[in-house]
Amino acid sequence: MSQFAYHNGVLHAEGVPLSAIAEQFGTPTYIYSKAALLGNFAAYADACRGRDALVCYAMKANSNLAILDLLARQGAGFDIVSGGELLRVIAAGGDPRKVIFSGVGKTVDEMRLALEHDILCFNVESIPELHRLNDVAGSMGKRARISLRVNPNVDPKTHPYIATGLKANKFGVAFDDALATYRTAAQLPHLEVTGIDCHIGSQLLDDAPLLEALDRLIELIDTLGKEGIVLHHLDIGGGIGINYGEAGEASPVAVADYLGRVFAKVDAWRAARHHGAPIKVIFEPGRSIVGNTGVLLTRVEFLKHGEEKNFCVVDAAMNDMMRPALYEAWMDMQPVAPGQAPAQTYDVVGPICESGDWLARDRKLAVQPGDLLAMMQAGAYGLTMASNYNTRGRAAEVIVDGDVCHLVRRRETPAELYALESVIK
Ligand SMILES: Cc1ncc(COP(=O)(O)O)c(C=O)c1O
Ligand SMILES: N[C@@H](CCCC[NH3+])C(=O)O
Repeated sequence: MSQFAYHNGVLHAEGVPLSAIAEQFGTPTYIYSKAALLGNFAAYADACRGRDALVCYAMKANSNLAILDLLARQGAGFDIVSGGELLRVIAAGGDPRKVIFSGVGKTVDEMRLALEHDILCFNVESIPELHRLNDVAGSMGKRARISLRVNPNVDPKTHPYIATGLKANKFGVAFDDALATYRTAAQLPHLEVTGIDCHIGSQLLDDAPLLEALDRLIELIDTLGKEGIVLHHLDIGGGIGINYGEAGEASPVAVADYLGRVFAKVDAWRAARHHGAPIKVIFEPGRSIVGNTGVLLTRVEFLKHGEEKNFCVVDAAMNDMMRPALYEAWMDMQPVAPGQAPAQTYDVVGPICESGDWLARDRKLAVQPGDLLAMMQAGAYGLTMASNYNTRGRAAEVIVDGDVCHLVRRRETPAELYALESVIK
């Protein structure tokens, strides 16, 4: 259930009016609902109850420490893609033994850090990476647990920039090369082959491509088993999408239904063919945990009437939320307190010096300067993809819990943005 709703004509996050948050913390500000976050995680946790399963939240979607802490306390593991993300997990009190490390370019230092903290598994994406990890683990007198990220060549039917499991994508080991790559891995003395992994793409509304990918992984696990390479976990990745509110948009599959179908497939397979060790199922959801838990609150600076278009210039910009600029993503824009101003069609744009700096296009809005707007469903891939372009400090972040609003990241000041730099004497 959405925790963002109008009461007495004002948009609220749980029990707090967004206008009060603007007053106290300024704009632009990301606002998250604790209840929505816990509800989304519970959908995964409930579907996994009684199963050998682990939900590793893909923290690239939103890595605020307070969010990581809340999820860690619910038992979440984490899918990371950098040493920095691992340090965040640790800072937030997460358990490194529930961390899996994805990504095509892990450095020696990142491998060392992850081995020092004894993470659950490295999702290895290439043969050179296998050798590097073997060397690093050997130099530390350790064995690294690994899975191979296999590219099942399944079309996820999503935006090309967020499809990851096709032959043309940089990710994973080609399905046809997987067997040979596993044989190589199994021979490396400082690696322990424990699993298999894939992630075919993001913002998938239908689970059919995910289930097709699962079939391909199962086929490979059987083949490997015949060679004596026994796997202990199967990681199906993330990818379940959310509704962004665009007209005609299809509904995403319900998490409980999707997980139910995954477990049914795994059970049927094990009953029919698999007699080896039990297999743990891992999920790496990002957007479906945080996407609808957050909004980006912004204030209208000016209304500008151009020759062809009307512009609503706000104080948030592409540096705060780059999904529209990067993917032409459609994000819903709602007035915080719908007023009496005449409705007009606007492009909602930021102050950055780029024509690509837009947040919404051709929206009918009844706004005037000083009004507040909320970009809805902005909890995933918002602040984590933000930049300091145009020397703009990153937005503040708050979490609402009932009637209480907690500041969980303060706004960056301009001086902080150049504090790392120096002039040449
Ligand atoms: C390896 C990996 N796992 C998990 C995710 C999370 O994806 P989503 O936010 O679509 O659930 C991503 C991002 O697409 C990813 O690259
Ligand atoms: N950043 C993307 C999702 C990519 C996920 C990373 N593999 C988005 O906002 O939709």
